[in-house]
Amino acid sequence: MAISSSSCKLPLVAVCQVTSTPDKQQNFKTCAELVREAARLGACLAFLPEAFDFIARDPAETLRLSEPLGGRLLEEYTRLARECGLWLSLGGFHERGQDWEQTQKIYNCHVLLNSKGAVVATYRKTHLCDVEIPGQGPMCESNSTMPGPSLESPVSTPAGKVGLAVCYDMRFPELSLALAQAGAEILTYPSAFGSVTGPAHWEVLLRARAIETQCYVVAAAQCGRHHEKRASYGHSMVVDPWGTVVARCSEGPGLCLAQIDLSYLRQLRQHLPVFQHRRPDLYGNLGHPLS
Ligand SMILES: O=C(O)CNC(=O)[C@H](CS)NC(=O)CCC(=O)C(=O)O
Repeated sequence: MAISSSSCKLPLVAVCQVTSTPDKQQNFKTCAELVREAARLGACLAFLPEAFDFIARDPAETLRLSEPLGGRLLEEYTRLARECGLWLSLGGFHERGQDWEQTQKIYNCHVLLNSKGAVVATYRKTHLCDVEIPGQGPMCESNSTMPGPSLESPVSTPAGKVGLAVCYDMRFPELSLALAQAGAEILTYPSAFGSVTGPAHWEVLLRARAIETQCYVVAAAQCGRHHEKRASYGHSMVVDPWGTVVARCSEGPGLCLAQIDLSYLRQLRQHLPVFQHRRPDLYGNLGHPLS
């Protein structure tokens, strides 16, 4: 592979694609192998999909398998990040929050760990996927999950400023706009996308979010069959701020890598200054300040 001298210095990110099952230990093993491979290949930040911890058969099992942020599974990931010396986007952890005792419901929590394994940010999915798509089986995330209360300010990482979201959130451009206006350079949508909406919407939505925010978009996805009742679309990818798909995973579990070029991003934003052309006088400031 030819790498020019200037691109050698660009940070490399890894996008991991897995098929989670209800077996948490096995899922951890699979994810850990991919993260170690990402580190060997020189990535500074690895992205895992929504439900990297497990995909259960029903809401009761989801609740039973869930853990608090201070639980054993996150401890294992802390050690993994430290051992590999890279940052980890854990794209959707089934989290027993502070209010677990009262609500008996969880949060779909995107956790960002630094290379020392410390939790630097959490974002709890704000748009829950309660939909009935013919041919896909009903999804009612709110059976087990509470919506998060707020957006999270973009976080500085070795690859750029990362704005956190989860899966179904990608259908709400207001959120991506808010994160971009708050300084995001990389938007990330860890996902477990359905097999009917996937072929129709997945790539279009991700590329649209990249083009309109002029951010890199990183989407780590679940793929394949999780159990008798559920399968996911896969097609993990990285899109650059021009809308080009610069990396994609193949069909099964695995990873793909992309360089993040922030000087390209800045140049593009200068050439095509859409953020300066917005007309909040006509439609309001849709990207509300985060806090
Ligand atoms: O269930 C879990 O354990 C983890 N959560 C998910 O898989 C969520 C809720 S069911 N999936 C989605 O949001 C798919 C969205 C989608 O497919 C679309 O927007 O078309």
